[in-house]
Amino acid sequence: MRKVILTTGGTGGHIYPALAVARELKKRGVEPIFVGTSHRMEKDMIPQEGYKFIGLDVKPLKNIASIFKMLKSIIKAIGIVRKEKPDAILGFGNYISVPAILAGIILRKKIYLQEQNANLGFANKLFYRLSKMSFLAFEKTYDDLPIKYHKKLKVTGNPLRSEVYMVNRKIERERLKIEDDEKVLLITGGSLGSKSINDAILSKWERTLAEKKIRIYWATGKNHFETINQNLNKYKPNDVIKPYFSNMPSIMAVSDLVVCRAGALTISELIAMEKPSILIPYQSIKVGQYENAKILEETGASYIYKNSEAEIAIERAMDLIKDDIELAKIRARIKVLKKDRAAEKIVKAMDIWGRK
Ligand SMILES: CC(=O)N[C@H]1[C@@H](OP(=O)(O)OP(=O)(O)OC[C@H]2O[C@@H](n3ccc(=O)[nH]c3=O)[C@H](O)[C@@H]2O)O[C@H](CO)[C@@H](O)[C@@H]1O
Repeated sequence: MRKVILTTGGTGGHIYPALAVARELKKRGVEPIFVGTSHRMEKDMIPQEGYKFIGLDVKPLKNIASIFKMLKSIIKAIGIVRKEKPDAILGFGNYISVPAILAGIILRKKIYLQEQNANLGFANKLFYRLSKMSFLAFEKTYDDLPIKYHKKLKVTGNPLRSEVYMVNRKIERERLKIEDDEKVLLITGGSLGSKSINDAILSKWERTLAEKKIRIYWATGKNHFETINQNLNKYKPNDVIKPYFSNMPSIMAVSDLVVCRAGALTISELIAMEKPSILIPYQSIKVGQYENAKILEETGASYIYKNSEAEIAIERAMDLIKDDIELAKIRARIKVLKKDRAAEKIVKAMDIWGRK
């Protein structure tokens, strides 16, 4: 049986695209094997989906102890690649992917990379020269790399959960008992939640309570939920506040507007589901969310606010969600960014299909 090692982890934004590719590989008779860390969300999410998962004890490189762990993980990864004999290794970026990709390079395996963001992240920057192909979510990433490497790049879009393409807004609205004249505002800070966005909603909570025809779905992030729950004493009966929505595609489908960070997967889901948004990118140059947000803003499909303007962003959301004409214009503009069947394009482009 053909095998592909998928190396990923850390946040939903890195794990969901790998799961989408795994599903496509399995459909075509290829066994996906995951390599991640033994202490972040992939250790639960991936086995729950029924895939083989190997966790390494790898941490971000900050001190001597973490360098030592990285070296040990590289040695362990060499052992894994030797034993599993994969036909290829596909990395989804960040420090977690480094040991398995390096092991693959040492053992002369076919290396592929997937970049979720508008800018190439540091791990993918380390390895793109040695990979057979890097699969990009956005055309913008070409700007990061010298022209002589452009033949090693392929824009596919981000591989998304199949539910994103399958959910039907009308059916989901009926299932969630949303009235015809009720608007739905989704608030999400990405897979880990966002303190800045949460604080802004809390300080504008009275305003949201006054908006009887706006139903709020608010994913606070697991670490922030308890404190928020203790601070809220009044709710509108239909508002739904949870640490995490595991049915995010359904919630996004019923939404009229989304207030969120600009993680690459959320951006790709907004595009796929044609959703207007107000973006408050996470302000770290390393993470590069501002560049992701600009792709939507430049298409006229979103408005960007800084962390320090998060309360203004919430006020704006309360007005924009009632402006049906502007929302319709945004939904029309966003269509040009759509890219379908990314997982299928990636799997077909991998050089694993020859005779064994
Ligand atoms: C802080 C940080 O390092 N963030 C990075 C992380 O994003 P992070 O994982 O935070 O965010 P993304 O927007 O990329 O992905 C979040 C994923 O989780 C899902 N979701 C989220 C909340 C929820 O309640 N339920 C749910 O299912 C979303 O639908 C989406 O599929 O990886 C992304 C992809 O490399 C980067 O662009 C982000 O900059």
